[in-house]
Amino acid sequence: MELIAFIRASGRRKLQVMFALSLLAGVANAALVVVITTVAEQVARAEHPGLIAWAAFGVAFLVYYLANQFALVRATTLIEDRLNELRLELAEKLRQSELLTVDRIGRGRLYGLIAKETNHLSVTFPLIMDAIQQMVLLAVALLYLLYLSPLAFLCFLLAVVGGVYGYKAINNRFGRILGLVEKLQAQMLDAIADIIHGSKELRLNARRSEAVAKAYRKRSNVLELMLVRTIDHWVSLILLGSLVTFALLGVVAFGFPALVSGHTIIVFQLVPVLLVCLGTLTKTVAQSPMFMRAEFGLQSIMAVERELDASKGISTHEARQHAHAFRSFRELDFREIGFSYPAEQGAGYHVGPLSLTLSRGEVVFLVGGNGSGKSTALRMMCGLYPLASGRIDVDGHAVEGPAIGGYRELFSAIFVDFHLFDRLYGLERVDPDRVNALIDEMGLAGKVRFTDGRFSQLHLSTGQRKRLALIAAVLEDRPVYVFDEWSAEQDVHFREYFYETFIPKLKAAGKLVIAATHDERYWGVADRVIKMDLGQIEWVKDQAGLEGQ
Ligand SMILES: Nc1ncnc2c1ncn2[C@@H]1O[C@H](COP(=O)(O)OP(=O)(O)OP(=O)(O)O)[C@@H](O)[C@H]1O
Repeated sequence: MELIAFIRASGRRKLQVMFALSLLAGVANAALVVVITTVAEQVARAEHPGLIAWAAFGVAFLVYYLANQFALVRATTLIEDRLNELRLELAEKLRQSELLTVDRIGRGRLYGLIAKETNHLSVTFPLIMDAIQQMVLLAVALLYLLYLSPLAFLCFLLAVVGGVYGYKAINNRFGRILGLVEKLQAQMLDAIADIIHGSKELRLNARRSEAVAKAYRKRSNVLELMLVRTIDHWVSLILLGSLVTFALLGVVAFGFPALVSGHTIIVFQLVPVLLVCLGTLTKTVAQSPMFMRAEFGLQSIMAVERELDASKGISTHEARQHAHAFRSFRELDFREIGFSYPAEQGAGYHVGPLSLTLSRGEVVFLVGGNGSGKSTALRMMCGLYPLASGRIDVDGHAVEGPAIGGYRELFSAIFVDFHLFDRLYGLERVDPDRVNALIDEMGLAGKVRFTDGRFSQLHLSTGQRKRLALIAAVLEDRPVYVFDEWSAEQDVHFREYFYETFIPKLKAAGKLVIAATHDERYWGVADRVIKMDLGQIEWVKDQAGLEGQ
């Protein structure tokens, strides 16, 4: 069981202390039951409980209270600690995994597992600790029951065997439903993302909005159905517990005094002890769906963790180590590089083989129709996609294995689906005056300021956000700049600034610039223009004219 393995990883010593406290609480709880039932029997015989009984009750209660409190507080601390480790571990693996792995797992599933399932685990663990205490209490109460009446003990065991059969039958259906619930919840998160991210599109088009709502409702209703079935399972378990409890109590209360000799007075002790035994069992059984869900959630988290492990990327440490070797490169040689998107249905899209040699201080434009493979080619060139064929050479040396991590450090890129951070992460020592001067240069003076290590706001137009991304790229000061249709949302002034001032400045500083563009007007800025079609290079033109087809 993943749950047990997960808890065990907390460390032996801590667990021993926690279990010792739980055992103590369980034993004290059982002692309370013994004291109370003994007193009940005395009262039935018209005797009064003595000072010892009072003292035993007080001490047992104090021990129970303190041990329980310490055990639960410790359990919560321990588990929150483990869950925090798990969250950090997952975020770390996610950060270091390859781009395609994250796409494959899906954002909805990742959010669901990291946020929701870890939260569910956090709620469930104290219940598990409680269940352990209940089991200790049950063990002691059973011994006491055996001592009071072996026949009642036997009846209890028979009732439990019946209960186990019922429990198994109910649970068999449940495992499958849990799998479905997890999948449906991930789909729900994707559907709600459509409503949140597509808010403009939905407000402009009532029919579309209704259709999206219909799709969302459908998923939500199916999820509801499944959740109700999980509740159904829970209710069935509670009712099974009640059935077993009342059947057994009925037999003991009605049958024992009349049919079994010497059981007239002892019934006053048997009934409460049986109530305790059955109470602990039914409580644990009623909570078991929570444990199953926690187990299932943990299994899903571990499965994703294994998937991330299997596609383990390159650590930042390795990347930094390898980066030095490339820093002063002169030439990047892409030798018949190719990449295929995994086929969802039918054949996946293939880009390549592409062969190109690019040098420092060069400006290269990738042009071509929509879907011709420009963005994919840029990602391949940056080393973000694993090559299906070919290789990348830097100054005649092949980039292999973890060296690709160092190679990626050559690039500063603004992709079409870029993400803008509100801080200049990794550039903590940057001079704020320099950042603000760049903000002014980008025409954002009245809009954004860089203070206390962060941009004052990011609620800007797409073109303005792209200008902020450009500032971050400038500050990174990498040898290769990659722009994927950066100018698409810029006004005439900034488009001109980008092509006629910014790119020539980069060139003059010895940077290699690779840009995907649809701006035919500015092709003259590039040293070479490469036309792509259907994932292949159709032609290359340099300043002198046609170079190859
Ligand atoms: N994540 C993806 N999964 C599967 N296929 C993809 C994915 N992204 C792109 N493709 C496929 O790759 C092809 C090339 O896409 P790419 O984004 O490289 O084109 P592009 O030339 O940059 O287009 P545009 O000018 O529209 O930005 C697309 O036609 C699409 O079929």
